[in-house]
Amino acid sequence: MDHVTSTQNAPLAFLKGHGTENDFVIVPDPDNAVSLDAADVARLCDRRAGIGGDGLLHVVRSAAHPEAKDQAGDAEWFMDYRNADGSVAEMCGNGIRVFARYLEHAGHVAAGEVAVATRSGVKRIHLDKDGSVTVAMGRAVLPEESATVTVDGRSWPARNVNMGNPHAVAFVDSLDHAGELREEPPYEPASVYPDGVNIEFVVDRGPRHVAMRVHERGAAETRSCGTGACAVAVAAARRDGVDPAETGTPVTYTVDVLGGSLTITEHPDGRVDMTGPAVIVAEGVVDPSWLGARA
Ligand SMILES: N[C@@H](CCC[C@H](N)C(=O)O)C(=O)O
Repeated sequence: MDHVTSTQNAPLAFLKGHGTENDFVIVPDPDNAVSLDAADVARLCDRRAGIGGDGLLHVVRSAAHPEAKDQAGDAEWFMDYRNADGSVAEMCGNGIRVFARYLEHAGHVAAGEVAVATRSGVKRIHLDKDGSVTVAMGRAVLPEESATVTVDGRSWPARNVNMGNPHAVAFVDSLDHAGELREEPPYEPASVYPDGVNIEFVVDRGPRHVAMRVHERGAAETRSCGTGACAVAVAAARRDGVDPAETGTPVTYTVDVLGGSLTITEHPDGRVDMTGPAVIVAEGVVDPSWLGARA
């Protein structure tokens, strides 16, 4: 893919937003006229030389995107999600709340119900008048095969949970045991996660209340991960001997992250709902000479 073609040398409009301090560069591009390659995304997400973000939300009409046009159903918009290193991800839980907030901010949708297409299917979102956003995240998949995660000589078994994207959930005694998380913690066998993994470290805070830190695939440590919080809540419920499919009763966990708190409910039919904030903080225009200056 050519970098930033089509609208080359035209100003690139962007916004900046976050959900529980998982922050994103938002690039509105309804007609899919802007081709952002991995290097462009990494440059825009660079916290020192660029705008800065844990990821980028490329906002495209589903009909205009080849990955969405035949499978978006009633979802008019497609979240083309990229990690800060430019890699593509299937889904982003905090990102989709911010994506929906952007659609409202731009006047594309009103508060209420919104459908957004993602690489992990169409997600239904409720923008509440109180400022919170609830996303029907779909069902968690818990593959049998799991990995062991190691940091600074300590190892933990990690629960394998797929929320559309892959997660390894390790219950630890202290969040400090996750170390600095500058590098991805090693895990084995690597074959469990052929496409890489997001790794969550979890401690208990109280009944159905946990706290986590995360090393995100493609972004290093972030201050929150929405899909990760869902994976953590489901893993914590199973660890606690709770399965809504057996009890017939929904179970709700509060998951504290470094940037706030998310509420996760698992229903008896396996559906997982996530509620949290989503904020637009700025908007502007990228200097075309800066974007075009890449070697
Ligand atoms: N921060 C996100 C997850 C973003 C994608 C992830 N890094 C991956 O590669 O799967 C979230 O809030 O879910």
